[in-house]
Amino acid sequence: MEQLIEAEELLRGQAQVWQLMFAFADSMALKCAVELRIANIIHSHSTPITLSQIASSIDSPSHPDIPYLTRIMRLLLRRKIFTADRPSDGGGTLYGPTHVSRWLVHDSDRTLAPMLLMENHPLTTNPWHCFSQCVKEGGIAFKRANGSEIWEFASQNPEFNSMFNSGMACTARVVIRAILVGYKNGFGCVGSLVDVGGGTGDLVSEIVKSHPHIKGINFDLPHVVATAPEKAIPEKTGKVIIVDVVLKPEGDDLFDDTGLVFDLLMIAHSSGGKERTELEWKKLLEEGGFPRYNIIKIPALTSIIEAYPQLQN
Ligand SMILES: C[S@@+](CC[C@H](N)C(=O)[O-])C[C@H]1O[C@@H](n2cnc3c(N)ncnc32)[C@H](O)[C@@H]1O
Repeated sequence: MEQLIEAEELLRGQAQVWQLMFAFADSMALKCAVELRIANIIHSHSTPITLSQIASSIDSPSHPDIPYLTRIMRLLLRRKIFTADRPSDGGGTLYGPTHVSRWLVHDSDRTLAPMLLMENHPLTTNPWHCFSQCVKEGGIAFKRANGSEIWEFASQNPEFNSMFNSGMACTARVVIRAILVGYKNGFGCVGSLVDVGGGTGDLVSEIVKSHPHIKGINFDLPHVVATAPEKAIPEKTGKVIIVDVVLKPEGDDLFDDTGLVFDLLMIAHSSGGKERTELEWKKLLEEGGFPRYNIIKIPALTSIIEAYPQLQN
């Protein structure tokens, strides 16, 4: 009996390794769907559509390869990205939208399509191949893979810069909704707001739109924005508002798993960046002269951390 259980467990272990080994295949199938704008095509119809309708709407110089498309759609159906209706009259499968595919529609307010294309680009996936070297010898994964650190690389590669900024801007637009819902009262006492590393400024501009009393400043590198004003926090009323992941390595909330992946993303792309547990945030804030903080959960991957400076006597 024990031997049978052991054999069963081993088989499960093997199946899990196969799944993990090819976890990237999900990303690549999604990337294909986003590049072909399949979610746009399906969402532009009021009822589910056939594969040939999808194929005929794909922007391609030649007729799309139907067997390839069928196989890619088959995996996406299994991952529940789209729905499939199989008509009883024996007609072809009809493909419909889901709440997942909504996030893959280009040019929509709620889209992760530009982020997906950015995170799956070889320039951003190559550094992930350098992790073992980084463990053994340290260093910056992005630099090992691409020759320079990410911000320098972006400043010299307009195409990468634009792809990166579009990815960031679409996530900022998603996060801002969660911030405006979950942090309604947090901006009342804020007179001016500086978004440090604010990318193309989408976040601060949305906050200012819904809180017109705030003077908003977007602070980023010259190739991302043209101005770089100074940051100052009034001692009594000022606060730093951090929108970032608070890691819960054992947590089972909706985004806890992705939080850990984001920490590895920091190894892959940043130069020393990391995601932090609450304890690590506390330590960092204390060292930076912000001994008081609140963590506010919002409906997003990130939380809001309000940090207050040490009051001088
Ligand atoms: C991960 S992106 C985040 C963008 C934006 N906050 C968002 O969430 O969409 C980090 C940003 O920090 C900017 N950045 C990096 N180093 C910086 C520096 N020394 N001064 C100002 N901005 C910097 C980058 O150009 C980039 O736009």
